[in-house]
Amino acid sequence: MITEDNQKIIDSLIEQGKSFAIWRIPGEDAVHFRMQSSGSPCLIYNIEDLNKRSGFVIAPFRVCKEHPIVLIQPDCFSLPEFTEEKAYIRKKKEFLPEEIQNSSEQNEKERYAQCFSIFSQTLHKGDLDKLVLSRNRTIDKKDEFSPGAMYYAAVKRYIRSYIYLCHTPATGTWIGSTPEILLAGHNGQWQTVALAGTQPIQNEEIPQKWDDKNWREQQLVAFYIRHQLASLNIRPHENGPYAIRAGEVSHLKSDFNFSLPDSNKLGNVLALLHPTPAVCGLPKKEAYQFILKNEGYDRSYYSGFIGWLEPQGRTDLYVNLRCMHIEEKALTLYAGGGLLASSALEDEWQETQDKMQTMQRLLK
Ligand SMILES: C=C(O[C@@H]1C=C(C(=O)O)C=C[C@H]1O)C(=O)O
Repeated sequence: MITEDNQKIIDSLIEQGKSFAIWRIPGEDAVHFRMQSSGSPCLIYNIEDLNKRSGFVIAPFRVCKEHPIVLIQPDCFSLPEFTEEKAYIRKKKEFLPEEIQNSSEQNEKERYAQCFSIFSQTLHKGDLDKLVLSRNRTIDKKDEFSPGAMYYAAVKRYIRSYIYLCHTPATGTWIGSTPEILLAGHNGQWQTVALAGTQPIQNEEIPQKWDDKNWREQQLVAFYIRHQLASLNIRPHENGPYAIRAGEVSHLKSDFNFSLPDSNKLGNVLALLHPTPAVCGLPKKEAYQFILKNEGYDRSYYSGFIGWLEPQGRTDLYVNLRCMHIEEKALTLYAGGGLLASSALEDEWQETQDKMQTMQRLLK
């Protein structure tokens, strides 16, 4: 089936409020599609309750009443056929006027600088080793915007990242291009990664020199993963760190491979890993509370995790980064970066700009 028809089908499924996900795994050509056409997706309020569950998971940074973990339990495994009749729904629907708070870059930067200063003070006091500061940006959605077209543009452009688009009534529509595995595996062999440290791609090359701040940021994530896995008596095989490309930025990455004695407890493993210091900080609990109190906005499903969960089959769960929330009239982009006491405001601001471009450049 040609991509253009698929784009229209995806757009029309969103218009119809269906619960579905479409995704592409890095390095693979196959596009996976799953839809739940009967009943509603399951809402879950504890990560551990994902034990023994299968389906497409959309988990927020902070699980709460407004942002539950949503599990799509599919009964449809391929994209429905395109019909003009379905596409027509899009034109017929009337939209209610809605106030969109488009923030100017100047305002965004001022807000970011205020948070940066609060985060930095805490890091300088030595209360915390690392904190991830993030922000969002809301822009107008043009009438001709097609989520389906954007999904295929991301698939084409970002071959090394996990590309997804999902919609449920509980989460709305999300799209993203993330380089970061949270937990993946099959046949008893599992993988997670420590991904941190960021530099722009330079003349199409992955940078070879990384400063101490970037190394340390990544080492803190690797330390945390080793520690969390050790608490489950897991001694992983570790490979890295090495530099990788993700769109127009690059990161330092270590792979952790391990076997799991009981794949019926993936919820417990996920609760132990999420949120890693790649999106939160160290020590974990203190950093998490600090972010909730001081970041000044709701991360919603950004920096949560998304993907296919199947304990007895194949699981591919990714950290929800370089993502965008699609609403009736507005698009909201998200990006963040790890701060240490040595971080500089301008560098960190620019890093969030570069990461946000992953999705934003596809809008042009
Ligand atoms: C937080 C984000 O990315 C994470 C933070 C990184 C960093 O601080 O250098 C690098 C990769 C990701 O683990 C994001 O993309 O929003």
